[in-house]
Amino acid sequence: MAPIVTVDHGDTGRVNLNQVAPELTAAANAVEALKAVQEIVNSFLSNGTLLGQPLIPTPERSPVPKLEEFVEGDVDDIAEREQEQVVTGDEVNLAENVMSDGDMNGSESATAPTSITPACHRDLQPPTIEEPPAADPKTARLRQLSDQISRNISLISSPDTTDSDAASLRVKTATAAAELAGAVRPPPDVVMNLFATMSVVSAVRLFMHWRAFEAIPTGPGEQITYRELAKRIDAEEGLVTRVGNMLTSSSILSYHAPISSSPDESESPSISVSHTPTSLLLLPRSPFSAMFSLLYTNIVHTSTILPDYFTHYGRTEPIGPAHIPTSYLAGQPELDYFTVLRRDPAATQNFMRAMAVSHARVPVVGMYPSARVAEIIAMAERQGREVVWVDVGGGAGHVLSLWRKRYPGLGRREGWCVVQDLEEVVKVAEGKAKGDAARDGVANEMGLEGVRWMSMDFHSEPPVRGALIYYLRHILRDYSDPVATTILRNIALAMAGDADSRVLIAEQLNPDAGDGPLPLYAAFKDYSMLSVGGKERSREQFAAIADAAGLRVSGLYRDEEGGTLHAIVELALK
Ligand SMILES: C[S@@+](CC[C@H](N)C(=O)[O-])C[C@H]1O[C@@H](n2cnc3c(N)ncnc32)[C@H](O)[C@@H]1O
Repeated sequence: MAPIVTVDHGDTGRVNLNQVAPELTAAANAVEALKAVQEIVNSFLSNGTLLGQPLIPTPERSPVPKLEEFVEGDVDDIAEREQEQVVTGDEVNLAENVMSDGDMNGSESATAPTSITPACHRDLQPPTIEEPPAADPKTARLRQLSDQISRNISLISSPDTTDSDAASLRVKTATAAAELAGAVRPPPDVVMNLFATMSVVSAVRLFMHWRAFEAIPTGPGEQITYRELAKRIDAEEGLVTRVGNMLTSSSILSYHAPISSSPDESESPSISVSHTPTSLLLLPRSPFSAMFSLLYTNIVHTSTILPDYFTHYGRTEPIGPAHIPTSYLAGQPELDYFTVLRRDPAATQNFMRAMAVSHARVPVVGMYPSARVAEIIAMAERQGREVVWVDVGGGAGHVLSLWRKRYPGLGRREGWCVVQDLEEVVKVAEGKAKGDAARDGVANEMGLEGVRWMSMDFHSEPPVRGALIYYLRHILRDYSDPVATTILRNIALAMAGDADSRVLIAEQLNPDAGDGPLPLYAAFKDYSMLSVGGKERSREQFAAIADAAGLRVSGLYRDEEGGTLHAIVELALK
């Protein structure tokens, strides 16, 4: 599939990853894929069946003929004629119907007469025009998804759609297409897809390890033959071609047909490949390549010890912080995730780079109502508060900076905003913020002037007392229920007796138990947290840990605009 987003490589010919706009390129590619899905779906809707039912009943196919209604021949004849239809492609492909039946063997639909009327029968009966029967819920859902995808694709390409609306529409379209593809894909294909996905992951891993992505030129229109690529990474051409095939077939790299390179044709022609917007995201400096390495360890590598881990500890959710799958994998089960990580400087650096992916893809401000923030600032002023907003586990203050830029009133008084984190993190962050401010005013650019930096360990002590907001972004998801409850209990201690004080938890919000299956992306995020002893939670699950910590859910603010599962869960004292 040709990339539909062009990348400006700049004068130096080096890729500027900031210009690659990760979500846009990925989403744009998804839209291309969706167009293909759309065609398949349209053809299913007009020709095919699902679960033995025609998706769009036509006068020719409905009503379903009874066996005894056939005027000529016996069942074998009919079966033979149906077979002929498959072979000749006569109007309806029965093989397709068998595959879409939800039955791995397809045995029932292969032998029993289906809703498809043989040609001989159609010839004898004039078509009757009937009202199409009401669609069953599954078919209705497919139509709804298909309509939604068509509508979104038109809107995305409309000149009236803003960039941010288009980005959000792409996310929604990709989610709908994934659900649709999951419902129409024949079961054997679903399983085959798993095999293919495993192989793609393995091939990406090899290309990253061999630094093969870096060896492919990134200039506009530039390609490289597998022969030349093999030379650059000191490998055999045949091997590189086979690994590369996984990447071109999955549209991660672009394929270019071989052309003879030597005039005397002494060398056989070699296939060429070039970068796509997706493969550019796998170059070493990209946060996505860092995230790939991180998840390769946490999901793929860890999966090799998971059976053993659960045999050893029992088949229960890891409690942590220690004795979690990743520390078990590292051979240091008595340590927690971050301690294991800190012992490996390269892995720590990789982790920090990877975090940029979640920062870029997850909304920060916008979900919590501006009127609420204005009310908090006014209340702080009225009540003469010394502390207003505490970012618990706030790292370098990068998230607080976004809030302060959107709501400058939060920085009206010195010390109103506090960042608390582990001592070593605070030292570096505070030093950097103050050093930058003294040197070139960068702290002003980040909007962090007047911020108080305080060290703490949220597992064992409360944050600073007296704040109106205790903000925890991407903290509780790192921990099991008992550990997360302890963190909240410590915060409740700091809020004691303060009816105006609130906790804001900014995280993924899974649908509640009765709301259907988790979207795949949300499920994967939760599953990936299992290896570090953490979890993503639903409203019910947040309410349960809040309750255990002496708090209650006082508000829920979803990412309506972006359409992601992210939300802010607001808690107050019970
Ligand atoms: C996943 S990061 C989230 C950072 C930030 N809130 C964000 O959304 O980008 C977790 C943060 O918690 C901090 N942290 C980890 N253990 C901690 C502890 N015991 N006490 C305080 N902070 C801790 C880490 O240093 C890190 O800054």
